[in-house]
Amino acid sequence: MLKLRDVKISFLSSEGLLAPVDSVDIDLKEKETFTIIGESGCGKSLIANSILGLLPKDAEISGRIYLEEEDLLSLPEKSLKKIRGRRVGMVFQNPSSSLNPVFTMRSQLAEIMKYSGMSPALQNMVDLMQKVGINDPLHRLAQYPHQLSGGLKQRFAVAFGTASDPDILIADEPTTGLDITLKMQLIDMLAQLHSQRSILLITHDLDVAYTLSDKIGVMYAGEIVEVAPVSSFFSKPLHPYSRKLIESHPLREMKPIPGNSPHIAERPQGCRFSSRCEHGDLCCCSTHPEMVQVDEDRFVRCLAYA
Ligand SMILES: Nc1ncnc2c1ncn2[C@@H]1O[C@H](COP(=O)(O)OP(=O)(O)OP(=O)(O)O)[C@@H](O)[C@H]1O
Ligand code: NI
Repeated sequence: MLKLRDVKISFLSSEGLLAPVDSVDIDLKEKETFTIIGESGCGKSLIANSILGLLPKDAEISGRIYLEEEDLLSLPEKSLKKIRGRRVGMVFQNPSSSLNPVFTMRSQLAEIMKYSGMSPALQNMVDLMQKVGINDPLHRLAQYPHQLSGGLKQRFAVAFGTASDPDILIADEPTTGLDITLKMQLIDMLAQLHSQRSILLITHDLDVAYTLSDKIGVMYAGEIVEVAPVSSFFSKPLHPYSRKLIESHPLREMKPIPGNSPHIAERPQGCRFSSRCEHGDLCCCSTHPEMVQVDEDRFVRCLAYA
């Protein structure tokens, strides 16, 4: 349904051309939830934003992003606009920054519905509010963003992303900043959406990933290092980084991963995780591992499996 092939995103900086996202391949199938997990700064949001052509202006992108047979990277802005919201919806990482402070929620939602080719009739809005669990919709629609709690803003963000009933939803950290009750409610809501459409979910919350995903893609320093179905991933993670990520969970050993991920300008020539990996040998520092298939639907980028 949605296929990313060899996607590379780079920026020109004083240190030269830096690529926070490097040769990323992702396959999102119909009615499947594919979740990207990984530390802050590994490139998750850049990937999410690249799909709908919403990268910063100074970003360069190469590779191919197929929606069905169409390569979105080769489409003019006019055609992308038709896809945005209608076929692919987006829930942005920071709802406050994507809401306009001077308009009521109703006028912002109306704008999005019109843009997506839907009638902004009040009843349609109220139905949508119900789907995302916003109580007292007439009151909430009349409010401005600053009058809403974080949880409500997050719900509105999901309402905006799903207003036109898109086939694909991209949700970037939809549960960040929510308390545990709201987080559980949002997870329930996403789980309901999940049965009807494909979701590309981005989170660094392993509980969210475990609950909602069909497949997990682990990112480290701009690369996907493991792809696996959710159950086999959590029962038997293959990449040393995945194992450490799971061990760092509070309900497991709560062991933080020692060290930091390498700065973009100082990535090692070999495996990018080599400096933090206790299993690495000399080869790991000099040979960059390719993604290898180790089982029908399991892929890992580690020389131990090459
Ligand atoms: N406009 C930009 N100019 C230059 N570099 C950028 C720009 N935007 C992002 N980057 C670089 O890309 C890296 C990845 O950013 P991205 O927002 O995709 O990370 P992330 O994985 O979503 O992190 P988080 O979990 O904190 O949201 C950042 O560490 C930053 O160095
Ligand atoms: Ni992000």
